[in-house]
Amino acid sequence: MMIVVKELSFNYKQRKILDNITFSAHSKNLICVLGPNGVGKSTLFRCMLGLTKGYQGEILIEGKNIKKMGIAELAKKIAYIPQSHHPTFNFTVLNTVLMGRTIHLKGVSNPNIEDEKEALHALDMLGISHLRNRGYAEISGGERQLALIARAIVQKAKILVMDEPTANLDYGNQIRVMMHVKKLAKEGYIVILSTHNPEHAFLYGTKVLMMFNGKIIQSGCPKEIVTEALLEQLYGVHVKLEDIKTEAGDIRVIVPNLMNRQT
Ligand SMILES: Nc1ncnc2c1ncn2[C@@H]1O[C@H](COP(=O)(O)OP(=O)(O)OP(=O)(O)O)[C@@H](O)[C@H]1O
Repeated sequence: MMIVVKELSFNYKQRKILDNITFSAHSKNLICVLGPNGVGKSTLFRCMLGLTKGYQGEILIEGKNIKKMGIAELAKKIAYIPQSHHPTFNFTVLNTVLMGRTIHLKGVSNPNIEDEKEALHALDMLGISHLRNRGYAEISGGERQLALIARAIVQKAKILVMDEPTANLDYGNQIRVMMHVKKLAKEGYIVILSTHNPEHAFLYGTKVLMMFNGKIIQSGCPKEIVTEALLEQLYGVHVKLEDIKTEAGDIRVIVPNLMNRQT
């Protein structure tokens, strides 16, 4: 599986939002998209998901332009995982996950036993099968995020796009969700996510895209690309990068300079 974004530019009215974005992602890549508020991360994702169409450039999945794909064909290749939100309807967790099967159903038929098996398997993969009969509105934000990931898994898309998957989650759930996401990438998915925590790139990313003023100003291996100077350029604060020795190897952390007036 491979997705290529080629010379993508997009304007809202006269305002340039995305400016000549080019990158590619392969199976097992976990790409962290970093950049300050309003830089165009969600707009980039909307283009990749076929929701925003008036862009210049091309988005190719396995060599095929997504503009030539129907909704169901595209949804079988790329899935969007929103931030966990408080839902309007209190469907069970299992039924929420089954909604990911919609594009695979024939006509107006209901999900069958095979669809249910897929959904239970996805819940199991994410360690939340015990929640299957609970109301989706009655589980925690972290559990909801995992259920939304399960919904994308049963959609059978191998490219997962996540807009700030850890926003609204407590510290423990942030780590739990990200560990599951990392595992999915290891299993062969392409995961492309935006995050406001640049440490996520060091902890979980195989690749980082750093966006500024609608452009990708740097991309590549997080430890090689994410520098103190670039973080200062993106976020306007002074930070220090430190390597900490752990049993899992050296982990790079970001320490803000609290003596700095900008911080
Ligand atoms: N429907 C719209 N009409 C006009 N401008 C828009 C619209 N949606 C977004 N924008 C503008 O496009 C720019 C990029 O927005 P986008 O949501 O892609 O940024 P982002 O990087 O995802 O931001 P954040 O990190 O705050 O979520 C912003 O300046 C925003 O105001």
